[in-house]
Amino acid sequence: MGTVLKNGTIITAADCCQADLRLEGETVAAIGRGLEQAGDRVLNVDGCYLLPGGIDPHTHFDLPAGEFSTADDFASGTAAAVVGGTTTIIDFATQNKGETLTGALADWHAKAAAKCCADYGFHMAITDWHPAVRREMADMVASGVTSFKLYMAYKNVLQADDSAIFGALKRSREVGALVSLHCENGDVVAALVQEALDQGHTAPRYHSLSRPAAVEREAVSRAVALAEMAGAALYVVHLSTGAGLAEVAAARSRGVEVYAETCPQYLLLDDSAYLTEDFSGAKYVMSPPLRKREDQTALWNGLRAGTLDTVATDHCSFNYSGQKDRGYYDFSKIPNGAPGVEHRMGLLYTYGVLTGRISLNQYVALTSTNAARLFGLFPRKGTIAVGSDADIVVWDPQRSFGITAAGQTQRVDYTPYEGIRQTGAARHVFLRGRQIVENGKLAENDRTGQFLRRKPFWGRGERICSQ
Ligand SMILES: NC(=O)NCCC(=O)O
Ligand SMILES: [Zn+2]
Ligand SMILES: [Zn+2]
Repeated sequence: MGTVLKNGTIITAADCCQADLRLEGETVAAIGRGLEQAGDRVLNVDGCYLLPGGIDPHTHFDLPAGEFSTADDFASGTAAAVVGGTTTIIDFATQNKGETLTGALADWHAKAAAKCCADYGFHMAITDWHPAVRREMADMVASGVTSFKLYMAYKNVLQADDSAIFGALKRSREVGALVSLHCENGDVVAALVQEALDQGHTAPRYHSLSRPAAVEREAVSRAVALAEMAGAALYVVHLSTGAGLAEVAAARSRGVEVYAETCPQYLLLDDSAYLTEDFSGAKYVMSPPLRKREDQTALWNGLRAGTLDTVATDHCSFNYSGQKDRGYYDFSKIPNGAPGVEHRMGLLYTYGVLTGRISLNQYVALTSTNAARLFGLFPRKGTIAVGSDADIVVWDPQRSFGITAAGQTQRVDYTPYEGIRQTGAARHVFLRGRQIVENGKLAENDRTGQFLRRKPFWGRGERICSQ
């Protein structure tokens, strides 16, 4: 017994075709016409697109931040993801200082097990580099964790120095992994934060002012140079500036294997959000901060040109009340991050596809296929093909609504996109053949998301073809 999705338009990164889909068990069984078999459930999806389930390769669920953790855990975060059309997330397991990578991975498995509505994988964030960690990188890859992240920012907390980054990049080549970097010069940020506080500046806008665009540009340039010297590939997370993007483009033209991600907040919101008299700018305190309109234009151009490979969210939610307000008297104590996993697919569709900035095929590439290729999930995930996981989003291009905190599934008391209109939304969502969203509503208590052991990354041989 299977499910036939009839009369939809299938969109992949490469194609667009009108055909039916038959899902059987956990995979796509057939694509074509006249696919029904006795006992099949037939769903008419006339007027809808059939998209491969979205992949958000950058979330932080259940992330500890001092005396509390992020507002969303794996249960609420993945519920929000699937409602928005994202069926796979890759979260950051994070090593504490003095901890092994194996220990950190076990912690993150415990946080996620039996709670997830979406399938999930982990990157491993290295915060304490030493020879044993170098050895353990191979164990991570053997456990299906085939990507690592190091932070060039968050001095004295998460920040890695250049020798650690260089060491991890070199090791990534040996073990078959991709290293991603948070590119901000943490030393300069720390100095500028201190300078602001010394002058008595405590408001949220000083978060943004202490992280000028050059902080990102310098770090991207250094990251690229380190990757070049290590002979390794590199993935730049949450790129926010035109200047940073220019560094990526220049590196690529020199032949460096560098990939880059941006997020909806950097495409759609700008630093005027910090200019409020009240404390509400804290809702947008994230690192890197929101930028200028010119940066948005550059990033959209980068998406269209293929210089940017993925659109992730960096979903890292803190309630405005009770969490963000810990920094009411000192912007440097505002927990960094913002929610977004629920709205990524809708925002990129509305402001990317419907405005003509990117094609439907590019939309699929940026929200699903490229992440699947880079992070060892393709072709199981990231496309619609016979034998691929039946992670299918029935996308209704007509549904339109204003995004509100009150109407969201994310378990956080605000959204940075309050009042912004979304046109196009997930009507039905299938995860490995099971319907988990029906008419926009989450199937209650369906927590069948599985851990994904991802394939190693060997670089250019598997290079994505951006559209
Ligand atoms: N982005 C942010 O402000 N918080 C989450 C951690 C990170 O990715 O830097
Ligand atoms: Zn980061
Ligand atoms: Zn992040």
